[in-house]
Amino acid sequence: MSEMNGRIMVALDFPGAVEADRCVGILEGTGVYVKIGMQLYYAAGPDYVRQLKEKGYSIFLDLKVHDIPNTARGAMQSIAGLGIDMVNVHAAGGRKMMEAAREGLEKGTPAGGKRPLLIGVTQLTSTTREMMNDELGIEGSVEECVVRYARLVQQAGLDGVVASPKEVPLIKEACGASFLTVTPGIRPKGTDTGDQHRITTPEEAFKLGSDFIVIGRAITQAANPKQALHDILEGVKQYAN
Ligand SMILES: O=c1ccn([C@@H]2O[C@H](COP(=O)(O)O)[C@@H](O)[C@H]2O)c(=O)[nH]1
Repeated sequence: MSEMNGRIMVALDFPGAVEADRCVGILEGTGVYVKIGMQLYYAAGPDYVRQLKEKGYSIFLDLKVHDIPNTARGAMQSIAGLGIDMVNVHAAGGRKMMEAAREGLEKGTPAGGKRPLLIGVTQLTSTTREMMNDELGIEGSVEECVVRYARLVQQAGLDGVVASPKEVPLIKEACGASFLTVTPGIRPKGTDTGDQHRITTPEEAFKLGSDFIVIGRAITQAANPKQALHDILEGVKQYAN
């Protein structure tokens, strides 16, 4: 098994545990990370997270917390008790919210346990410059905004950011090589772009320096998900250290 497998996060975007379990069946023994987002978490809840943890999976709980500092702190304290490995907040919630989230995570981590990695979402990979400027009223390029948010995330003491792989070189330049980059918006050649805009292939993402890549539909909605996963794992092997 390549060490790269642990840097691939498969997004289990399913309506419930039964559907998710079918996919988990093909991940067994591959060493990939799993990502549980809002759709599955709101349907299957913390029990499903614990089940996957018991099966030995590393879990990124992608709930993108964005609230007042006190609520973000409490949410993270509860989440820490699930024993997950990574969780995130929206950087747009601001520095105080992110600091509170980190404090909550630290407080909720059982004594002697390891605090889950805390990651800040910069601009969603479905966002374009036009949307950002015209709808959200944020001026400048997406890259400028992503780097500004990444610096803020780092100042708040978080471990890294979610961004497009295209922005990884700029983030690493601004925040240093050890500041983590978790990158969705991954589309192997020939797969549908769907609602994503700032995309690369899995190979390009690692070439650009991504620490983790997040892949959902290119695997989960493929005609043959097992083969799709196999092809991706084979394609990125060359980036192992
Ligand atoms: O900016 C972001 C943040 C999170 N996501 C999540 O990643 C996966 C991507 O799924 P695909 O099917 O590969 O597009 C999905 O769960 C999103 O919620 C993101 O895409 N962009």
